[in-house]
Amino acid sequence: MEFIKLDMSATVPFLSAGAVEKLEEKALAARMALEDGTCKGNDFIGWLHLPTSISAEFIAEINETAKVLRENCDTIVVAGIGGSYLGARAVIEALGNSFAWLANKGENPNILFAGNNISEDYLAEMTTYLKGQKFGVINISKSGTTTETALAFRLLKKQCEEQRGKDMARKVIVAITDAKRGAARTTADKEGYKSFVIPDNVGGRFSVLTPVGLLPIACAGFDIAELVRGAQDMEKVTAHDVPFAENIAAQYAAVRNALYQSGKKIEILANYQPKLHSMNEWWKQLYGESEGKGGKGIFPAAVDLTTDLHSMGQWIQDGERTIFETVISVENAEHELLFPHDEENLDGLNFLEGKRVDEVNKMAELGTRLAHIDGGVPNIRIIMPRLNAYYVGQLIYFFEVGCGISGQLIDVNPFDQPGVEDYKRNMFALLEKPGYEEETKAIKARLNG
Ligand SMILES: O=P(O)(O)OC[C@H]1O[C@](O)(CO)[C@@H](O)[C@@H]1O
Repeated sequence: MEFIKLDMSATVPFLSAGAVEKLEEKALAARMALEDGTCKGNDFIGWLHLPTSISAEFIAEINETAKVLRENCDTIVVAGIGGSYLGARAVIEALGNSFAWLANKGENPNILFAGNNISEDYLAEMTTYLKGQKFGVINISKSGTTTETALAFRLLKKQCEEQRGKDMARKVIVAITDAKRGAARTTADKEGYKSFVIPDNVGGRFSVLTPVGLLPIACAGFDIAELVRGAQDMEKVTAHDVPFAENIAAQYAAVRNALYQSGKKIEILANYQPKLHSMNEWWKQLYGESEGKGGKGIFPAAVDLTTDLHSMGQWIQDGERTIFETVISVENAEHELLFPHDEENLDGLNFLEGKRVDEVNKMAELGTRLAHIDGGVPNIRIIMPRLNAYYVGQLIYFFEVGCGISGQLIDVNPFDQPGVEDYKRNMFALLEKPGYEEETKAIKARLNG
């Protein structure tokens, strides 16, 4: 069994002696507080033992539901926002063929995402596209009341029923929501949709290994048992009784906090595989919503490399020295493509002839790492043997535990998100939602000076 590895050696020159060691005890205590449920936000730590609690029967039930959707749909729209879509998107893109949506030969349905914005153009273009499609919908919302998702679902439900008939719509609409509360639950029960429950004690951004992520991933044709197996194995090697020297989640939490305390306020997650773009987005929510509160928190930023070396590279190399970089480094490519010979050699690249493209990518990665270190950017490497379901499962769980520990080191409750309510309050007041009369009056007065 191989594991993803953590290389923190290129943070050492940037930290005072013993800075990480000083946090070792605290990181292990934070890991223990997750275990014994004494941490802040302890009513939301159901994700901690989630992987090892997933049974073969549960995976079979998800695969069975996915089969119904796959057999009856050429397109599946996943309606959800934040933790109710980012994890599924991250895994589907990481494991998929970058051009599957263009070359689709009908083996797998196309997976589209909605309910993550309120753009009229986006929704109009999507509903127009869906007119020709045998589509189904997975409606995902823990609260069951999120405006973006509810709005998209109302449109999609109506279109699906009109296009495919009520009976078929009932077959190809699935709800993933709270067991009892919220409009998504009420609708699912009333219409008789197949539904899955998001456990009360698992917050949205930690929910990718619940049906929230597993069902869309299975619908896309990927092996969720392997994904879960990877997470289960990572659960074991990041457990509360694993010593610091072997516990990469505790190490990651400690080193990023040591860097934060030394003035590095921004963490840039970088990848050298465009397929990991949405993994960056998932990670940004995980760490941003968990740690950014009370005037504190490492700002999670992300880049795709080498792409963004030609846009953000200058800043990273030479801008304000308040950043550190965490690179997801994939050791082995899934395909083999050799650099071809060119008789004329007009581009002068014959010196690369016969080399694998991945070797060139690796040299770009190493060269960039050294340049950034020379430029004053501490570097953490997360090394994945390959980009497959098993290691993606490991990566997800590694980041989740790292986050649960790290938030405690920053001394915030990593499992709430009170700040996201403020925009909603203003939006509802501006839209004159019933029940918001006072807020509407106040916001209008404010806008009218
Ligand atoms: O699943 P829900 O309840 O629709 O919430 C979606 C997202 O919105 C938030 O609650 C923030 O408003 C996130 O924490 C969550 O992932």
